Amino acid sequence: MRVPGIPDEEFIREEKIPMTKEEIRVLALSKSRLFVGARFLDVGSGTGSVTVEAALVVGDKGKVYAIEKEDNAYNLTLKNLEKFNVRNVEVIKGEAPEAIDKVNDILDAVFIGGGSERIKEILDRVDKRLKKGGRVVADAILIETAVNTVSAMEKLGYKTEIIEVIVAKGMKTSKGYAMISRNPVFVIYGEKV
Ligand SMILES: C[S@@+](CC[C@H](N)C(=O)[O-])C[C@H]1O[C@@H](n2cnc3c(N)ncnc32)[C@H](O)[C@@H]1O
Repeated sequence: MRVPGIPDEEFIREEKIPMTKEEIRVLALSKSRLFVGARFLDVGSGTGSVTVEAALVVGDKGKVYAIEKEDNAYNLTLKNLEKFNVRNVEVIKGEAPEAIDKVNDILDAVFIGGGSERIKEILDRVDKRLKKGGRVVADAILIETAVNTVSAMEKLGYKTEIIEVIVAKGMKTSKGYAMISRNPVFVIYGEKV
């Protein structure tokens, strides 16, 4: 098992495909309560950074499903899986919530990094595959997305929490480290009770 925290620079990236940043991945995957052997779904895999980190945590006895609707992001996810030599992942090309029906498994945890416009439908569909005690973690930039996500989780009866994460990363200058702020991100998590 490898604990999450691969530096962003180690992933193959494309300018137009946004990535869930390292510190948010660490937090989101920790709040997912992943374990060796777990079944995990990443909705909106983008670069594949969350998918790769989750796959390394769950190991060969576990399984990760990744759903991505855009061709270029789907291909980038595949490239990063190849780069990190990750084999326990099934990448599904399609749009959530419909593509979630292609996941033929019972899940321990889900990360939602894309699909905010249809978050309620996505959560309803995820709920059908999530184990009791399983967790859903979502990140959001917009206040509206965060509110919609937390209220949809509450409607499902989940035990829910929301945090806002503000990270500043040190940049080395000739005089010392200057802290450069990153955009604040909401992280919402819910546990199926
Ligand atoms: C913010 S990026 C996710 C970043 C990703 N977690 C990473 O670390 O690279 C959102 C991604 O979700 C995808 N997406 C958005 N809505 C989606 C949907 N309904 N179904 C599947 N993918 C979706 C987008 O194409 C985009 O690649």
